[in-house]
Amino acid sequence: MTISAAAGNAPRVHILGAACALGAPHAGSAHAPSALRSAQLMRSLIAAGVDAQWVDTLHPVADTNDAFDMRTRLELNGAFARTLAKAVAALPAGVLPFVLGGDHAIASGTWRGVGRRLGHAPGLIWIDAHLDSHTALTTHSGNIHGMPLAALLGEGDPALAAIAGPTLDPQRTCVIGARAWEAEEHALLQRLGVRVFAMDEVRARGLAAVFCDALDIVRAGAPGFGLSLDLDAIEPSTLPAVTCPEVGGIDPAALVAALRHLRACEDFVALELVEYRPDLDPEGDSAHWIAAFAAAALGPRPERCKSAMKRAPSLCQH
Ligand SMILES: NC(=[NH2+])NCCC[C@H](N)C(=O)O
Repeated sequence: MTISAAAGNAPRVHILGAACALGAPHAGSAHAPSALRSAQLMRSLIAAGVDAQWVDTLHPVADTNDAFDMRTRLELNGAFARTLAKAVAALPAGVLPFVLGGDHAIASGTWRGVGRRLGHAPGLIWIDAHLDSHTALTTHSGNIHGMPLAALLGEGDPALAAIAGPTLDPQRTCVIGARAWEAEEHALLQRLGVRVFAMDEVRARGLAAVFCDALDIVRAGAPGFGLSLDLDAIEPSTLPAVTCPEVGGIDPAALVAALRHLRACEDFVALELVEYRPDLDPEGDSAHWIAAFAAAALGPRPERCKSAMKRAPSLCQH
């Protein structure tokens, strides 16, 4: 389906569905791409003036992680991530990939693919209730969706960590909204020097100020950054349809406001959104927020921002 709005200078957004929940303890998020495609997401993107095309939806070879041992889980998730990385890398130059999971394990493919497009590692804002920075040796749950950030940073089993493409630079990587982690993954990010804006700090300073700092981190040093949004970062009383809800999350309206600043960033190169569970969203309330996040981030760049607003100054007045 190609959707063309009278989009003026809108970026051309290419949507890739990643219908894989092999990293999660529940298969529900595998159905997110098909549910969102037929829900209000595409209509909201049109209304926001986004020139978007749904390119493809990728499926894994297996559709359950039941009864697989760790080696098999790593190989199956790694195989899917490799396919996804290749698909992202193969999108035409100049388009903005929007990858819709699936669970967060898919990220180990998405951002290697984005790095292959750029020719170097992208900066990355990782919005999440969790740190997703375990390896197969430190995981408590055994779930691969608790590992992708470590893998992208080059840590852990090669099935996930050695997917073709540049390894993330910890100095240009940050996490926003974390409030539930195990000691080993926190220690790993500390050792690597990844900045974690935990939920306490978001509450104390406000999301806008934290987001501004995050932009400074990921935009330093090299051109090109992306954003990976795990929906469990949001307060679950307003966005409950996720696999691993954690109380005390980000206010979704504040997130919409922050994401709108991405429109002013010419170096914003890719968006990923993961962990939506349509089976937990009978009224479509969570899907409504997803559409609002996507439209906020991907809407047309304001004319006045063409070159002058490299720093999104309205966000950075703290
Ligand atoms: N993508 C996610 N929802 N990750 C949750 C991870 C939770 C926990 N730290 C684990 O490793 O199992």
